[in-house]
Amino acid sequence: MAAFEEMGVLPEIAKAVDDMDWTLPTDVQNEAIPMILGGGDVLMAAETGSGKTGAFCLPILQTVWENIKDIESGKTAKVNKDAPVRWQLSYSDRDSGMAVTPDGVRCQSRDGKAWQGVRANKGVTAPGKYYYEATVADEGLCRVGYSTTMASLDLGTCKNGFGYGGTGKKSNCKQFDDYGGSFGLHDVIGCFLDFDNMTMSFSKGGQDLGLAFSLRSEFKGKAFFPAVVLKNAELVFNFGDTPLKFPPTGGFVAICEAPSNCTATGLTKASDQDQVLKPKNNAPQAIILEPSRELAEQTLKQLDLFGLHVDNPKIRTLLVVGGVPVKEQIRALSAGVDIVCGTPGRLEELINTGQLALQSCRFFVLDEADGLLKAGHEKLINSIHASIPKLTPDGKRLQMVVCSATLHSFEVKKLAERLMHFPTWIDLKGEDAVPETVHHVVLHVDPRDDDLWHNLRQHVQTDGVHAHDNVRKGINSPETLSEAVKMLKAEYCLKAIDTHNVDKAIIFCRTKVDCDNLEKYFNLRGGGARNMGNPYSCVCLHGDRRPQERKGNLESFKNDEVKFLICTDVAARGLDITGLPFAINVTLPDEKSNYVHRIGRVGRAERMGLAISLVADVPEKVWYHGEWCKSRGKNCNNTRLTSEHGCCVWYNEPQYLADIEEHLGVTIQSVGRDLKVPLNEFDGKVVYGEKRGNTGSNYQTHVEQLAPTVDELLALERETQIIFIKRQYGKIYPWER
Ligand SMILES: Nc1ncnc2c1ncn2[C@@H]1O[C@H](COP(=O)(O)OP(=O)(O)OP(=O)(O)O)[C@@H](O)[C@H]1O
Repeated sequence: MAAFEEMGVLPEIAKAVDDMDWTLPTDVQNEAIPMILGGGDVLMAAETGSGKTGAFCLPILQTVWENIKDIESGKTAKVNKDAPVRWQLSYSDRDSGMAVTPDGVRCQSRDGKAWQGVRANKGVTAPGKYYYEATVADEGLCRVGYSTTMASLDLGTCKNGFGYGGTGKKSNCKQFDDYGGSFGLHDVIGCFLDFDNMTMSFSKGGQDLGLAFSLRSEFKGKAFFPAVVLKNAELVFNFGDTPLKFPPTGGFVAICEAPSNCTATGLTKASDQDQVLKPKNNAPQAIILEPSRELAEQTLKQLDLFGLHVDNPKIRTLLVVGGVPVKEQIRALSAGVDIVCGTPGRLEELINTGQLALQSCRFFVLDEADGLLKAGHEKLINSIHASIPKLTPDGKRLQMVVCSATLHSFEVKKLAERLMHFPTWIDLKGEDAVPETVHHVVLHVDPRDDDLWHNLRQHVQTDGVHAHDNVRKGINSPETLSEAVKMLKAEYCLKAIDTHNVDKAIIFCRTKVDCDNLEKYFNLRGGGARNMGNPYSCVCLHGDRRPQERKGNLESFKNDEVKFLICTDVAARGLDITGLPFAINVTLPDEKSNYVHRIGRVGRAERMGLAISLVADVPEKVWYHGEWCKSRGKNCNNTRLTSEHGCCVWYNEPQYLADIEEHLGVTIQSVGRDLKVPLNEFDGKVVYGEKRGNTGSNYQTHVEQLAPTVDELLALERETQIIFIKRQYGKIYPWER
């Protein structure tokens, strides 16, 4: 049996994996796939290129497919529509963050901030005395009692709701008064409604707690429904269908025994359960949130590849990203979608307009989670999470998967604590790390040492921050040196390409304008963009390029139609370009985790890669357009410093380098201007872009290294045999003496 099948992966998916030539799962897949298939929440903190995408796509695809099959085959509980409607919690009359199990007697909310409420599907009217029980199944905050259908689901906060809370307070109309003492895990709360005396009272563990509320005359003839509101808690109800723990006395009967003329129907219909079990067309079972369009496309492609042989039904996936007409996405949603993979903006739009429903979602994935948080999407993540029921209609818990090569931030840990359910960390290194397959070096750029920039016949167009400065050789002012750094970096970039015969590389610049300028310069030096033999053929990928252009550019780079992809950090994370051998950082990222992601575009799937970072030894003045910049950088020419209400800062690259080194706990090897990567460091036997091979010369040193250990083992074996012979035959041989 193939390795993936041994982990419980469907044969159809294992076949697709086989088609991709994946013979063995990677370490992170080995751990994550069974865990996700088993229903767990997972935080994956493995290195770049270690196969995290497959580690979550594969089990999610499988679970979603199995769930659809279960519904189709009737394995998941179905409602008999002709049966009398029994007492249970409502699927309709509840807050979206409140989950109700298929049997309708257990409810749960994992929202730790907002109260989430639910009412029963039926209520009672006068006359009579009624009783039901609620048992606390998981610690948290709760209030339980009765309300009319006019009441807020936040029980006890309006005039129509009456509750008794775990903190020992009764409440109606937001009036909280001491009552009955606190209660918690495993406590059974009895809820009494007496229409004869128009009163409500409660018991705890069978002990009557006395009168809680006298109902005002306005409630005469009104129907009251069992109701509860929770904050990160779980309760189980017994309306009397099963034996009550503390059967009531004094004329009270279990509420399910109320005669039909005293029974009111709530907002639940008998068909509700059916509707919820079978996801609505626009209610996907999984939502995968990605930080960039390209990454969302890539993940979706991976899902579709895994699903190639999965039929009856085919899993319907949808890409939800901006920059393309929303109509098509809406059409696809109404036709039916099982898994959605998208970026924050468009997802939010579709959720807010009700085009995308969250009620059937059972997987919520945050890929590149730290990147999503840094980009300011925490509010959206929280609101999507709050809107997804935490228990699916068939009783399965919402599963969250959070992953990145750089997950070790305080913000991620806080998010996990808040949103995830006892998550398992799959953290093979325990810290942000660079894979062994990535060789990364620094080339220092110092215009004081290298006067190449003095006499350049052609040079890169710089970003214009020194347009109003007096910069010229001979004046070693900070501005002149900064301008020189910009020129030198473009030259060093070309030199790195020539020295290492680079025929494919991803090149990171700090700004969009830097990308555009470098693209122009590459084409200038390479004989023009249309020159078929251009040794520096390139395309750009950054936020100012139209979505179609971005897509086309990435494709032409992947398909080897051009050699270089010049991009901002929009391409730093996740992009998977098979066998990419080289990466160049024209400028270090100011966000240190992005260094790991940028250089992680090479050295993936066990292939070797080299990343060269150009680091200026002198300060470089650069653009920094904050919120204060009205045009957000477009045609901005405010070259004053931010401290003077401008849009520029002095970039201190040695400091950024020190921060990155401290973060990774390594000193990054420096190379000289000849750009030769030291052989002793990387043993000179790797071919960048290729898998590490065995080397004959190494074999010889290997034998030499092992020889003393082999001798020692030989001596030990000899000794053991002698002891054995002595014991066996009691003889002493000459060689022993
Ligand atoms: N089991 C496997 N066997 C062979 N190749 C694999 C396996 N799993 C993944 N890969 C390949 O490894 C490459 C990297 O995988 P993936 O993009 O999932 O990495 P990642 O961990 O998400 O990286 P990043 O942190 O950069 O996003 C891909 O080309 C993928 O096809």
